[in-house]
Parts: sequence; C-alpha cells; structure tokens
Amino acid sequence: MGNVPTAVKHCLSYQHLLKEHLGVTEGVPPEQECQITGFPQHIKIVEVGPRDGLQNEKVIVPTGIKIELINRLSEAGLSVIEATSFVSSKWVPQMADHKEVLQGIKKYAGVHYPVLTPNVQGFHSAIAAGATEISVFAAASESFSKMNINCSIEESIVKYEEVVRSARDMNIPVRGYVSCALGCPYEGCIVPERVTEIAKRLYSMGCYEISLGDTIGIGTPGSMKLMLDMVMKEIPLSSLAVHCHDTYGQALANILTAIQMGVSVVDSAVAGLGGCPYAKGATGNVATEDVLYMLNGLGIDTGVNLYKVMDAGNFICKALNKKTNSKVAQASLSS
Ligand SMILES: CC(C)(COP(=O)([O-])OP(=O)([O-])OC[C@H]1O[C@@H](n2cnc3c(N)ncnc32)[C@H](O)[C@@H]1OP(=O)([O-])[O-])[C@@H](O)C(=O)NCCC(=O)NCCSC(=O)C[C@@](C)(O)CC(=O)[O-]
Repeated sequence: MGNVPTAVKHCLSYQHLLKEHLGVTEGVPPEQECQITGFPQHIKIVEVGPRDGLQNEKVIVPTGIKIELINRLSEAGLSVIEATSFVSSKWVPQMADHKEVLQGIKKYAGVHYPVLTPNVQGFHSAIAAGATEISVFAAASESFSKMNINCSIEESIVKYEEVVRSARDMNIPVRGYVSCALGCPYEGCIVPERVTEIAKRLYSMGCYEISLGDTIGIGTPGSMKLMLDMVMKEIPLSSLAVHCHDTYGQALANILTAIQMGVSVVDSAVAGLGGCPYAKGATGNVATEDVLYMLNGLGIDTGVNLYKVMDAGNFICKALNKKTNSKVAQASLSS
C-alpha cells in the first residue's frame, strides 16, 4: 500500500459518501466490514490514459501537457502508466512526439512506463528513447488486425515474435494485448476460442501479462465470464488483465465480474479518455476514478490516491476543453 494513509486510501468510499455527503452519522459500517471475501486483496491498475486515452484526440495535444499529465498520474501512486506508442505518425499523428514524451517525464521509482510497439522498428525507436518496458498488440479479429496494424493476425504474431526475442535479449519485459476479446467493430461476435488462441500465442512467446481488450465496449458480465472461463484454462490468472471500454456502460460490471473470477490487473484511463482510431464509435476506456471508487468501496487495496487521479483528470479535461467521462469526477464536481 506504500505510504498512502488509510483515510486517503478510502477517500470517496461508500462510508465517505454516507458521512460527508449525505450527513449520515449513525450505522455507517466500518471500512473492514466492506471488505468482501473472494476478491483479490490488491488490484494493480494499469493507467492507459496518456496513450489509449489521447491517441484518438483529433487536435494535437502539446507535448508539455502530456508530460505534465503523466507526472501527475505518477504522483497519484499509479505503478504502471502507459506513456505513449512508437507507431507510425502517419497512422496515429497524436503519438508522433513519443520520444519527447518518454524522455520528458519524471521517472518515479517503482513506476513502470510501458510503450506500445507494433514492430521491430518501433521497438528499436522505443529503446533508443529510453523505454524499459514495451507492449505488443494483437487482435482476435482478422479485420481489426488489418485495419489497426495493416497485417493479418498471423503476420502480426510473426512480427511480435521478433520483437519479443529482441526484448528478451535486453531483459525488457513485454506485455501483450488481445483486442476485440468480446467483439469486433467489423466482424461482430468473436468466439472465446479465438481469443484464447491469440492470448496463448502471446503468452508462449514470452509476454508476461496478457491484457484482454473489449475494444468497443460491447461485452457484458455474461460474455466476460464465458471468455475468461476459457482463457483462464490456458493462462495463469496472475498473468491476465482486463481492458474495458465503456461504450455500452458495461465496463464496471465487466471489471467486477473479472475480479470476482480472480483477475487482479485492470486497465483504465483517467477521466475515461479514449477510443481507438480503428474502432469507429468506440468511446473511452473505463475511467480510472470510477474503478478506484468501486475498489475503495470493496476495501481492495490499489495504492492509488483517488483525489490525485481526479486532479490529473481535471487537468487534462481542462487542457482538452472536454468534460470528464468519469461519473465519480462528475458527481464530485457537482457536489
Ligand atoms: C503497424 C504500422 C506501423 C504498419 O504500417 P505499414 O504502413 O504497414 O508499415 P510498413 O512497415 O509498410 O512501413 C510504412 C511506413 O511506416 C513506417 N513505420 C513502420 N513502422 C513504424 C513505427 N513503428 N514507427 C514509425 N514509423 C513506422 C515505415 O518507416 C514506413 O515509412 P515511409 O518509408 O513510408 O516513410 C501501422 O499500421 C501503425 O502504426 N498503426 C497504428 C496502430 C495503432 O497505434 N493503433 C492504436 C493502438 S491499438 C489499440 O488502441 C487497442 C488497445 C491496445 O488499446 C487494446 C484495445 O482496446 O483493444
């Protein structure tokens, strides 16, 4: 839990809401009574806002703003912050300043700053810019793979094998994404067998963690459970993460389902920023603030200070001239 005091850890929890916002003074259960058994005791949040959250912004965000956002997120106690992506600037112009961002941020002790790399070219650029952890991103949908990275799933796996081999030679940890794990914007339904197969291939080539992406936020607790039931037979639970977008308002329910099944790594984006340039209509990732509020209410430790994440959310929303997508931040701003 680091050195975040308990009072802060539980800020904006159910108890806080009752006492501070609704003025209830009697019968408020102590925090520990809200710790529901059967959940992981600690959840690692992977903050993807600076990359997944910003990559879809049409107006180029100044590099200094991106750097300040990441620094604020580091100060909030997040242990993993996906900083940028080393993809082609012709494909994703918003990430063209990857080198400047990675080199400009303050590197906090104990905080990991992975970056996306689609091929060996991206890997070498990332390493030259000082990356110490990378992610590769495959899809469970053939059409999405073509649209997103201009190659088939099989071709992407061959490229990633080369990236992972190069990374292993340099002791660089690699995270693997499987997009369209609960549905595809072009093909619709994606069967769990396909997701499992791609996840297994990424895991066997050496990815230490597999993040299962509901790219278009179409999943429900039912489809999340079906998919995880199958993937969990092939990949250790401790190596799985969920990456939920909130297009259909199901993200928190899907995350709750996943953590009830023992998943202990959750991706999210500050202020619910985001969307994928190659998944038309997909809205942002689940908001980090909302995930934290739910986990705080369950008495689950994250080591992250919700107030500081909200502050980072206010900062970036102001810079983008946008309203936050976080329900918790909205409620807090209006109270
Ligand atoms: C993968 C490529 C590069 C293939 O793009 P391509 O055009 O097929 O690549 P190519 O190898 O034929 O090269 C063409 C040009 O791109 C350059 N190039 C080639 N590679 C790189 C590189 N790494 N960095 C910089 N430049 C690069 C290369 O140098 C060349 O430049 P030119 O000679 O024309 O001047 C392209 O399709 C691309 O960059 N796609 C962007 C994909 C992306 O960022 N998508 C969004 C992130 S994924 C996501 O959001 C989903 C996720 C992860 O969040 C999970 C979920 O929600 O599901």
